[in-house]
Amino acid sequence: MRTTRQNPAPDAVRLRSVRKIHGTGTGSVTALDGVSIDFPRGTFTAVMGPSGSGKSTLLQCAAGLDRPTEGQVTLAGFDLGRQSERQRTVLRRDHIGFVFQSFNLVESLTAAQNVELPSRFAGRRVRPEEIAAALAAVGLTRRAKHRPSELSGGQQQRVALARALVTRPDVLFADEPTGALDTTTSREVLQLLRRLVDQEGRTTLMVTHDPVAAAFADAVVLLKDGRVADRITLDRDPRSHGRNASAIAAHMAGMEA
Ligand SMILES: Nc1ncnc2c1ncn2[C@@H]1O[C@H](COP(=O)(O)OP(=O)(O)OP(=O)(O)O)[C@@H](O)[C@H]1O
Repeated sequence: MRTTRQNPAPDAVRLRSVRKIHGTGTGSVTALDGVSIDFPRGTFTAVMGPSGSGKSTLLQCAAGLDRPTEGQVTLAGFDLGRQSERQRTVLRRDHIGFVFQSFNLVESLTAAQNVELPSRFAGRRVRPEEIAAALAAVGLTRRAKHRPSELSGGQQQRVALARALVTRPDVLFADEPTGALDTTTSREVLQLLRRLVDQEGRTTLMVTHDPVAAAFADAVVLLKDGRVADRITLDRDPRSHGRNASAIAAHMAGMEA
């Protein structure tokens, strides 16, 4: 099945007046309350905010994994509200990659088989050289035949990243990708995400609680009570990393005060 792009926009992801209400009646929760925001192609954006501010909901709606209650989401030029369920499935398969805090690897399969699995399920053939290229991009060529139990946490997350990237998606969504990793391993994964943006132009949206992780991005979007409270553009000079992290931490502290 093919889907038609309505709008070859410069933004990889665009949200307009997006509201998301979880549940109904007295138990309902407004997770997103009129969010309008653009994520330009080839940029790395960190989404931050206090617990419950709507970060994961934003990512889920932006990736077409959840439907907003109101408003418009455009992903890679497709207006998601105009897509049938089947078209959205194809769009997710062909245009997005997702990594989570938990690596979600199948223990009985090798790294290469884990990279191949979702495409196989989705009925999309990936060639062995594409799998090899995805593993090479995350520095795991020599671990292709290893099973998850034979890999470190950082290596397992890199397999998950290779799995998300094997289809060369327009947008990579990462929800707390370093949440289960130690400081050194986190840094390796974040440097890898940064390199994928710089060298391959991979648009990346990452939810994180960690100002040091967010400092790897080009911009930080701060959510509060389901609204965009602030957007900070970061100086990409590597010498500014520590200063960026401190500035982000100060913004977060200000929001939570
Ligand atoms: N499926 C759901 N049903 C009901 N309420 C939900 C659901 N998912 C999220 N919520 C609520 O929506 C609000 C936003 O949740 P969300 O998970 O997007 O926040 P978050 O900023 O990612 O939080 P955290 O940092 O704690 O992971 C919260 O109040 C949450 O309890």
